[in-house]
Amino acid sequence: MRDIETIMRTAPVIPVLVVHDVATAIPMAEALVAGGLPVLEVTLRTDCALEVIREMRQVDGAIVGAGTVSSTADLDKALDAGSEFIVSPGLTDTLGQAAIANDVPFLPGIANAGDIMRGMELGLAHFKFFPAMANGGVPALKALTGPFGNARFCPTGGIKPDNAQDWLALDQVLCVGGSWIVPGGAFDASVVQANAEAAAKIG
Ligand SMILES: O=C(O)C(=O)C[C@H](O)[C@H](O)COP(=O)(O)O
Repeated sequence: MRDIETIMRTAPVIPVLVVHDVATAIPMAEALVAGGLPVLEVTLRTDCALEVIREMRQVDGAIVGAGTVSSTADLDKALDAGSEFIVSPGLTDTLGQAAIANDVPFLPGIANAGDIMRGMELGLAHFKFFPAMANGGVPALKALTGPFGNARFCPTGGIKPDNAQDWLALDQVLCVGGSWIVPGGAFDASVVQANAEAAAKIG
């Protein structure tokens, strides 16, 4: 199994996916992998998300994780569906301990110094800075990296093609997450692949 640092270093952008139609899962994953973004975060925001994870796992080259994992019940379901990594919007001791006990790469959301300290107490060093823009943007994360030089981050929330580079310029930022790669509305594989190709070149 890959560790979370390896997953974060695979591509500059992790597409955050909200998939409403299982039929689009395989062509969406294929378009993203072909575009150079193989690490896929499938949010548990839709009823079919677990089925989407199962489908996407069949795509060669895809590294498929679950996002919006906010309880141990979510974690169990996500692992059962074959998730290769877990992303949560925030960090609780209970969820952190369960992810560690399951030995699954885990990227919990943090928003402040106390969150990072709680994560470090659990032995974690890789975090999603969420919601990145609303939380103060690049200056806020830059300020947090001072006291926590060993922590590594994936900022997510409000990141777009025109500001992704600013985040990736920080040494402690290994990748960013964003939903812009797969726009809402009807799925169009050529649009998704073109967005992925552009995003894969950032950084
Ligand atoms: O669902 C989750 O688990 C989340 O944590 C939220 C997502 O990461 C953000 O909604 C992505 O942000 P945007 O790129 O601004 O759309």
